[in-house]
Amino acid sequence: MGEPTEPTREDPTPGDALADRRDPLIPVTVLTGFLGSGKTTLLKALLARPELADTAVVVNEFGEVGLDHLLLEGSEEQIVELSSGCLCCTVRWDLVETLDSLWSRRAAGEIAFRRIVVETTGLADPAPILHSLISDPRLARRYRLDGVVTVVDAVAGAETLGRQPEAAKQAAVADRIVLSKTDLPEARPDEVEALLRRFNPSVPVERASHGAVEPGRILGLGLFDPARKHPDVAAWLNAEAFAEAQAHDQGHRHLHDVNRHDARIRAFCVERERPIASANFSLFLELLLANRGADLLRVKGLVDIAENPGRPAVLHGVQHLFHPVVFLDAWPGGSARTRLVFIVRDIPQAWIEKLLDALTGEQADDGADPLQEIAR
Ligand SMILES: Nc1nc2c(ncn2[C@@H]2O[C@H](COP(=O)(O)OP(=O)(O)OP(=O)(O)O)[C@@H](O)[C@H]2O)c(=O)[nH]1
Repeated sequence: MGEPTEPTREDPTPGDALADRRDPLIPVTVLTGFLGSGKTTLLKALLARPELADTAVVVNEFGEVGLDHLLLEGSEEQIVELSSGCLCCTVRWDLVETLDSLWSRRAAGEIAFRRIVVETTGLADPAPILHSLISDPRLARRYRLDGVVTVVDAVAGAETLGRQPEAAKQAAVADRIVLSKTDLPEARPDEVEALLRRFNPSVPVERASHGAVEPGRILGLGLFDPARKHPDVAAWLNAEAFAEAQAHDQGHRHLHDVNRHDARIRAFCVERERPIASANFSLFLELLLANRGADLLRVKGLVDIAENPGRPAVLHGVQHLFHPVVFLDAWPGGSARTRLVFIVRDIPQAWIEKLLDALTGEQADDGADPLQEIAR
C-alpha cells in the first residue's frame, strides 16, 4: 500500500470567494453600531451564508446577560463571548487574550477559521479596539484589520447620530455602513444616508432589511493589507464626494445645532501640489496628534514624499494611531499630488491647512504667519 499523498492545497470551501490564499494574516472585521441598530440581526444573516462558514465570532455584551450569544446560531466553538464589560475599556485586554487564544487553538488544530468578526456593544467607541488590533504586537503578527462595518438604523438613525456621540463616531470611522430596517414604513433611508454623507462622504452604504447584505460588499475589503495595495484608495479620495459634502454643509450651516454630535463631525480633503519632505510631514503629523489626536477620528490618503518620487505613501490613521506607511508603486490615476482625507470632530480645516503650510514653507494667502496663528 502506498503512502497517502499530501494534499498540495487545501480543499476549496465556499468561503474561498472571500479569502485571499496568499494572505498569511487573518482578517478581522469590527462590526459596530448603536444599541439596537441591528448588529446581531446582520451577523446572524451573514453566518447563515456558506461564504462565512469559516468565520469565528467574538461577541461583546455589555451587561450581565449575554443575550446575543443565545440569538446567534452556529458552532459553539466558533463563538466567543466577552461579557464582563464594554470592549472599548475594561475588556480591551480580554480581546487581545481572546484573539490570541483563538489563534493558539487554531494552530493546535482544535478549531478552524479564516476570518474573525468582532461585534462590539452598541455603546463602544471603536477606536481603542482598532488600536489594539493595529498596535498589539501579538495581534499584529497574526491578524489584520479588514475594516469597520457600522450598522445604522434607517428609522432612528438620524436622531441617534445627532444625540449620541458614540453613534456619530461609529459612523465616522466606518469603512462600510449597513443601513438597517429599510423594510419598515417609518424608515427614512434617504434622509439618514444624506446625513451620513455629511461626515463620511465616501463611505459605501448598503441598504438592508433583516440583515440581508451580500457578504462580499462588507467583508474581505483588504483595506489595511499592504499586499493588496489598498484597493479602496480611489474611493477614499473621491474628492467630488467631499466637495459635495462641504458645499452642502456650508449651505446648511445656519440650520445646524452645534450641540448635535453629527454636526460637530466634519470631513474634508486637503490637497497639495508640491512634494513634501519626509521630516516636515512627520513633524506635521506629530503636532497634529499632540494637539488634536483625540478629535482626529480618521485620516487617510496619499502623500507625495519628496524623497520617494513617483511612489505615493499611503497614510491611514485612527485617532492617535497610524498604520505603518506603505509606498505604492505608482500613483492611482497618474495624478501625483498629496490628497489627505480628514474626518474630525471640531477641528477647523483652516487650522490643519495652516499647520501643514507652516511646516512645508508654503505661504498663507493672507500673508499671516501661520505658526504664530497656531500658537495663539
Ligand atoms: N423590521 C426590521 N427589524 C430589524 C431589522 N434589523 C434588526 N431589526 C430588529 O431590531 C431589533 C434590534 O436588533 P438587533 O440585531 O438585536 O440589534 P443590535 O444592534 O444587535 O442590538 P444590541 O446588541 O442591543 O446593541 C430586533 O428586534 C430586530 O429584530 C431590519 O432590517 N428590519
